[in-house]
Amino acid sequence: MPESQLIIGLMSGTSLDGVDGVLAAFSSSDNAPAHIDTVATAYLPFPPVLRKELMRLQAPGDNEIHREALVANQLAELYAECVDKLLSETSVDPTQVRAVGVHGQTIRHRPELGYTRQTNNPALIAELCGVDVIADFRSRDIAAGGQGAPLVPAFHQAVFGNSDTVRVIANIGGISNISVLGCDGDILGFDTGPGNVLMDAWVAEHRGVAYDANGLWASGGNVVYALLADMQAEPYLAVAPPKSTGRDLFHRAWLAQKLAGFPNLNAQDVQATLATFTATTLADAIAQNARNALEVYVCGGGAYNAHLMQLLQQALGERNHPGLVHSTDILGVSPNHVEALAFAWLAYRHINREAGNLSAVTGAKGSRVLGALYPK
Ligand SMILES: Nc1ncnc2c1ncn2[C@@H]1O[C@H](COP(=O)(O)OP(=O)(O)OP(=O)(O)O)[C@@H](O)[C@H]1O
Ligand SMILES: CC(=O)N[C@H]1[C@@H]2OC[C@@H](O2)[C@@H](O)[C@@H]1O[C@H](C)C(=O)O
Repeated sequence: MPESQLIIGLMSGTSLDGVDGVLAAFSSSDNAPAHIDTVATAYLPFPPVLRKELMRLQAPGDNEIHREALVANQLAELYAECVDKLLSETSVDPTQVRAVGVHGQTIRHRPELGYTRQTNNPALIAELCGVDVIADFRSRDIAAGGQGAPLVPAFHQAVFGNSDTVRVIANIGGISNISVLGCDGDILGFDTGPGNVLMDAWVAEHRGVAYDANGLWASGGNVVYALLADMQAEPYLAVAPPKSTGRDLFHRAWLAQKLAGFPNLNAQDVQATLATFTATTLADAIAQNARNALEVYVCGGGAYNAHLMQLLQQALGERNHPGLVHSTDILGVSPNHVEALAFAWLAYRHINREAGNLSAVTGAKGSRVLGALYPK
């Protein structure tokens, strides 16, 4: 009889939209890789005041330590609420949950300086929920000389890997990252550049909405090719992996700098250009690193942007790449749940004292058990 463990994964990513949670059952027998079942999912949007404060903390400002500590407590309360929701909807008692794996909220990511910060208060989550909490998954990889990101490629391999065909998993969240899963178990992965972060900022400014639903606004604009070329000249894009990025680089001021050379542009045309920028950076990364991948599976919120998915397919075609673009839905995991499930999986690895990083991806000196435990 395989032994089953219930683990919760919580992710709040660079889009700063809210918290995704999954309650997952991990069963394993005879040293076989764990089988994972999603038992329940939950999503809690950030209250506007919290989102605003998190946004403020993305850049240097006054009294940051104090503000960060207060935000960490508010976040922990929201994470605990997400745990409660998952448990009450499934009538599961906290004593039945082996652990909560929680990413926290990235407010700085500077691996080149030896640090990354995911603000959080895991001690408070443990106190509020009465469950073991595992947090701070990135620091150990950075301590070992790695980028601390992306961490999901090992999880992608565990759930989406296939020995018959090379697969690409492309996450389009705030930032985009790819995992190239070879048939022989070889894995490559890195952050390709912005996902939705710049498009979200621009549409919020000009249309007052959180995101361009289905890419409808972008699809009605005209791409400004000279602006696109300036964006594509961003040095990060030409850096060889291992590499990772975030709002530290791709922020509103980055966009302002690119736009400075193009006064009086139509706002909708800028949105069209940003959508094409996201699609082409992903397509370039796939064409250069996964030449023979026939299958490209997209997860993250960008998978719900039909226009962006179409642009990605088109950009692959323009690069003579054979890949067909699908959503991870057809592999049985909803695009919205992949990252939260990954943090449940990373917690499972921690519990079993198994490595969570892939040094071939992050550039760390070796495999490391990731995360810190806050016992209940
Ligand atoms: N229907 C939709 N149409 C267009 N865009 C959408 C749609 N649904 C979600 N999105 C986009 O997806 C984003 C959220 O994606 P997701 O939750 O994957 O990001 P994240 O987890 O914060 O990011 P990261 O992977 O960088 O940590 C939204 O901000 C929005 O831009
Ligand atoms: C520092 C940080 O929070 N990085 C995130 C971000 O969001 C997407 C991309 O950039 C990825 O590198 C990473 O998240 C996923 C979960 C990862 O580590 O694989």
